[in-house]
Amino acid sequence: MGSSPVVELNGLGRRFGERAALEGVTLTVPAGATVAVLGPNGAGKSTLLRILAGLLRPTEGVAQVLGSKLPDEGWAVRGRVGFLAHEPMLYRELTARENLAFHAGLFGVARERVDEVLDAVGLGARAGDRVAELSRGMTQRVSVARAVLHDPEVLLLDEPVANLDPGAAAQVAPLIGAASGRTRILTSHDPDAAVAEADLVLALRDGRAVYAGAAADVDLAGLYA
Ligand SMILES: Nc1ncnc2c1ncn2[C@@H]1O[C@H](COP(=O)(O)OP(=O)(O)OP(=O)(O)O)[C@@H](O)[C@H]1O
Repeated sequence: MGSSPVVELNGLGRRFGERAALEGVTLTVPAGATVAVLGPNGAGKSTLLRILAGLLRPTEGVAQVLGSKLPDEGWAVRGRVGFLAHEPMLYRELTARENLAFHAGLFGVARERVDEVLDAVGLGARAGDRVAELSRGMTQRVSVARAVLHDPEVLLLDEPVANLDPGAAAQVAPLIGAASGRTRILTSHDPDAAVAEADLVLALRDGRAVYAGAAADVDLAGLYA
């Protein structure tokens, strides 16, 4: 892989009918970098992550992850990307362990890894509970476990610490934090905290990038006004 970029966006856009949810976004993300995607409600953050996860087709421009063009070549990188979505993407009637076992099967991951990851997010004791019976923070922990189950190189994190208490946030940090060594694209509604842990910032407003560059130089004044 060398020093080739992990994520490359070039003039990326997505329309829903007349509405441009994302327009003309260009960004290059090197291996190991953290990108904070910021912007007010409806700015296009989740749309971008869903495109990068291969779940949504761009209507203009190019999105490449690990050298594969999305979504057409997404099959080649699916096992190398982890997605922590805004919605849990879990089967509520299955237990935490059953949910992860299902994904382990999809990704060709050893079954032992399921309990290892549930322990790592502090849910070992509740692994046999149905997701429907878990609190929101516990459900978020299962989602974190699911996102890192296959030890992905790239993490797409939509508000990763939403619903997590400070202890839980600290507990999942080795898995999804900067120390995980993974290339991370994260959204947040806590801009100061996100900028502090980011190398790059992509600030969106009405689907357009109003800033795309070094986190150290970002000025968020007016972004949420
Ligand atoms: N499936 C869809 N159909 C129609 N419009 C959509 C769809 N998904 C998103 N949009 C629109 O695209 C725009 C961007 O939405 P998106 O969810 O990406 O914003 P966001 O920045 O993640 O917002 P939030 O901070 O509220 O989560 C919004 O105007 C939204 O209504």
